[in-house]
Amino acid sequence: MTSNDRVERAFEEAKARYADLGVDVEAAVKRCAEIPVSIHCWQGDDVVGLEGKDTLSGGGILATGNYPGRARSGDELRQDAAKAFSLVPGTKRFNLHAMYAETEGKRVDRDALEPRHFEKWVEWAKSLGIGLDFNPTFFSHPLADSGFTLSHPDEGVRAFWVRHAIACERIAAYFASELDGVCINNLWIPDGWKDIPVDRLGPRERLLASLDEIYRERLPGVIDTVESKLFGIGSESYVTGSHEFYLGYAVSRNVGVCLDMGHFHPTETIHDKISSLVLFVPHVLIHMSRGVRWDSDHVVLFTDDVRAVAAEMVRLGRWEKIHLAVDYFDASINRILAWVIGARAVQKALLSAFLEPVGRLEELEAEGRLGERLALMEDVKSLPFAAVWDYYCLSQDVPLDVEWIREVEAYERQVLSKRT
Ligand SMILES: C[C@H](O)[C@H](O)[C@@H](O)C(=O)CO
Ligand SMILES: [Mn+2]
Repeated sequence: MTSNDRVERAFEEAKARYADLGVDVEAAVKRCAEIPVSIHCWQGDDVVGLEGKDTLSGGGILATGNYPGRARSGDELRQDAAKAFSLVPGTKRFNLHAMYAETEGKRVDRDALEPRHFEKWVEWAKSLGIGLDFNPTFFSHPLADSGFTLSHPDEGVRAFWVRHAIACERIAAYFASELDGVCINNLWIPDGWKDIPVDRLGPRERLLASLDEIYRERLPGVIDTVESKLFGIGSESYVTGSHEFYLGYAVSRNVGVCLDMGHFHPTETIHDKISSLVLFVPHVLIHMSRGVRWDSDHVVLFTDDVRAVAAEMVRLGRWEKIHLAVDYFDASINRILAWVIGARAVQKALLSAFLEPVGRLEELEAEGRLGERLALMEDVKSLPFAAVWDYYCLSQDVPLDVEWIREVEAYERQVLSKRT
């Protein structure tokens, strides 16, 4: 019996087990494959960008590790990302940052970026049939060295960053019009204080003014989201763009909110926030990440937290409003492995969420049979999910678990190890 036959046979048995609970497994697999997950470009080069630097600087974030093989150019990054994509089932998008502009060796400052500086990315996305998302870059720049950008007290510095963000709105609109009609443009700034500030209001007033200037004109196809953070490296005591600030801003200005799983208190989870947000803001972007102690950016795994977010998204079914992206950067391991571990974990979480017997659970809840609800939720965890996952990978033409690791090892030998 071939390995494919084994997968098919196990799948048929699993299908019957799930069918007993009213779950249509074929429909779950089909639906899972349709949900877009935006894969971040910055795992491929340790958040360095293409502006001629060789490290990430400032910005309240830090990529640690020096595993060999980092992508050093747009072409290398595209090659690596395409390899990673080939190992992940489902619908993929690619999430770019402004510092990945390609300016043919000429220095173009961030406030002068134009759509043409991203033409290669658009051609590449077209060749893969994927959409692009975007982020203005408010770090790794001399005008961000003070730790303040859109909330900077100096009017000239603040205006520079407002111009940068407006330039990025235009680039996002270009992605949307050239590709699949939408581009999520997510704004995250590092602004904050290492130690206890006296004036907590001033920076927030300035950020409010900056955002109003940036979003004065809303462009077709662009989904704007704002991303909060509890603290960053060097902004441990105060972050201008806190959750409360952006929540208020998003509700009052009709922009989207980005919830990054690593941006809250260490034990605080985000899945319970989504059903509240969808009632008040036009869009919710989830950054799937994994906080470890003070750090928020470890490779995503198939954890309870990730599964809870996926389950909530599937139960809500508001796909026009809720969007999924991954966000982490680990420079201490093979970067393709990092990309694929996280993206496959998200796919596993989505698939297991689509396999949940939601109808049955809802009935139990409505009938007040809460013990049975808890028992079924628990038992579902040990249904033959792996058989459906294998089938999903096979039907998407990507390698099965464990097999894909060998493909990355071969790529490392043939490509990454030659980068010195
Ligand atoms: C590089 C991204 O903009 C960044 O990861 C952001 O989304 C974030 O989460 C910062 O902590
Ligand atoms: Mn994030």
